[in-house]
Parts: sequence; C-alpha cells; structure tokens
Amino acid sequence: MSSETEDRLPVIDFSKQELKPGSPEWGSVEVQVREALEEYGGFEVLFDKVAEIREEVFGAMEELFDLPSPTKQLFISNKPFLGYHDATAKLLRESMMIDEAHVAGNIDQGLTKILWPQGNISLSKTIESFTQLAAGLEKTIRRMVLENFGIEKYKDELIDNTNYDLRDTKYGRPQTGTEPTLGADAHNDKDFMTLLHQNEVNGLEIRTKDGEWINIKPSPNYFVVIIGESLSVWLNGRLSAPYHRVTTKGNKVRYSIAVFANPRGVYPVKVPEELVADKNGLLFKTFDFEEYLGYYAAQAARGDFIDLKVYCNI
Ligand SMILES: O=C(O)CCC(=O)C(=O)O
Ligand SMILES: [Fe+2]
Repeated sequence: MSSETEDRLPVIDFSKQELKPGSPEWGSVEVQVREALEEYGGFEVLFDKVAEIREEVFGAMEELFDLPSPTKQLFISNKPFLGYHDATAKLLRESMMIDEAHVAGNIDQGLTKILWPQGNISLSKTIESFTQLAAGLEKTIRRMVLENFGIEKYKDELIDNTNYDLRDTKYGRPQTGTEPTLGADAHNDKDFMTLLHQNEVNGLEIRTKDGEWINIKPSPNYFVVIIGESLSVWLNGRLSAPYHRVTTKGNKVRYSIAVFANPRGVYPVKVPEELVADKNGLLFKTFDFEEYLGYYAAQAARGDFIDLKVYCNI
C-alpha cells in the first residue's frame, strides 16, 4: 500500500527578472532543475506572472464548461485525446484539448468559433495568454535540461519540432459521500514536459521513487512541472516520467489547465549520439509521436496501456 506524505515537490523560483542564460542565477537554477528532475521527475515553479492572469483563466474555463452539453459536443475530434471529452460513469472529469494552441489564432479558430458562432475574442485571448506564458517557461526549462546534459546544440531543433497542446479539465462535484473521488487514474505523461496550473481545490498527487504519493497543494503563483516519457526516452532513459493521479474530496469544482509540450508528428525523435556512448548503449528506437499516440489509443481502448518506453524499447 502506498501512503500519502506531507512532503512537497522542490520549489524553484523563476520569477527573478535577472534570469538570463549564462548568468550566475541561471546556473544556480539549472542545478536545482536537474536535481529535482533526477529525484522526482518534476518540481513546482514560483512564477508570479501566472497569478496575474489566473482569475481570468479560471473564469474562461467556467464559461467553457458551463456551455450546454450539445454545444460542448460540437468540439469533437477524431484524433486521440483531442477535443471535448465528457464525464463518464467512472470519472467526473470533463476536458477540452486543443492542438497547436501556441499558434496564433488556433484557439480562436479551433475552439471558440466552434462553440460560439459569433466568436469569443476575450476568451480566446485569455487562453492564448496562458498558453504563451506556459510555453515560454517550458522553453526556458528545457534549455536548462539540455545544457545540463551537454546537448544544448539540439535545443532549436527540438523546440522547432514541439507542438504545444492545451488541456482544460474540470473535475465535477462528487454527488455523494465523503470518500475521495478518482479524477484521473495514475499515469505518466507522454510528452516532453507538462506545465500545469490548478485552481484552489486540492487533488493532484505525484508518486516518488519510493512509491509514496506527494500532494501538490495549489498555490496562486505556481506552475507544476512534470516531465513526460518523450523526454525520458530522448535522453536515453536519463530521467524518468513520474506517475501522478487526481483524487478530489468535498464539493468544490476543481479546474486545471495544462500545456503539453509534445513532439510534432513526423519528426523522428532520436536519442542524440552524445547520450549513447556510455556503457548502456542505445536503449530506445527512434519514434514518431503521433504514430505512438494512435497505437496507444487503440491499445488503451482495449484496456492495455503501453508506455512509450515499452513501445520503443530495443
Ligand atoms: O488535473 C490535473 O491536475 C492533472 C491532469 C493530468 O495529469 C493530465 O491531464 O495529464
Ligand atoms: Fe498527467
């Protein structure tokens, strides 16, 4: 049996204005990032700018999820995970996921114009600002990770081949009882890196190497950073993507908003040669993320959840 602890993930301060590549502050943060990722596969980021926009962001999410059900159903997609997903008998979770949310105009064209025929510019702008903030921070953190492993020469190529998907999630009120309600099964993310912000309702937990679950308490000026399996595989297994889950208690609605930095489809994700020269050799085959997601979704529909590490294991 695993148990929950009072520990928290390491907190790293990214609010400092003087955080410039090459500066002493940058170097010190870079070391903290590496240590946190090696130990937990994640950390919390103190980032004051998110506190300035969160009220608007959660207001926009409320507006989205308060739409009538038939309207939300218009936001469907035939691609795995994208589009609107309604709550089920098992999970009280509703979500909306949009592809390439970092591309100007995509939230407006791909989400709000579908849900409001006359458009909803202010809502699009709010969600767009959140995406830009999270994607900018992700690029900084990823650059530090690459520098840590001495492979910064790949940074532009990797960023150019990153697709930032955005997922808004609403965890509804449990109807009965005082037992915790499962909001998301334990899973690891498949992307390079996830940046998540949550409203004031507790629920997210992350599993440590020792099998304990750490509760990630919501704070208004924090992002939660979790690495996904694509980064772990690309680094030839050097970091691990942590398992995490959501359980909610009480009768408040929980909202989370997450930006997933995914490898772009058709870009071959290949372990850099600099990382295969050690005693272990190459551990993973080159993969295409969209092909993997298609395979994962087909298997998952049959109850079989294939980790990326298993999919491209040599
Ligand atoms: O809502 C959360 O806090 C976590 C969501 C999550 O893990 C995911 O969407 O992959
Ligand atoms: Fe996740």
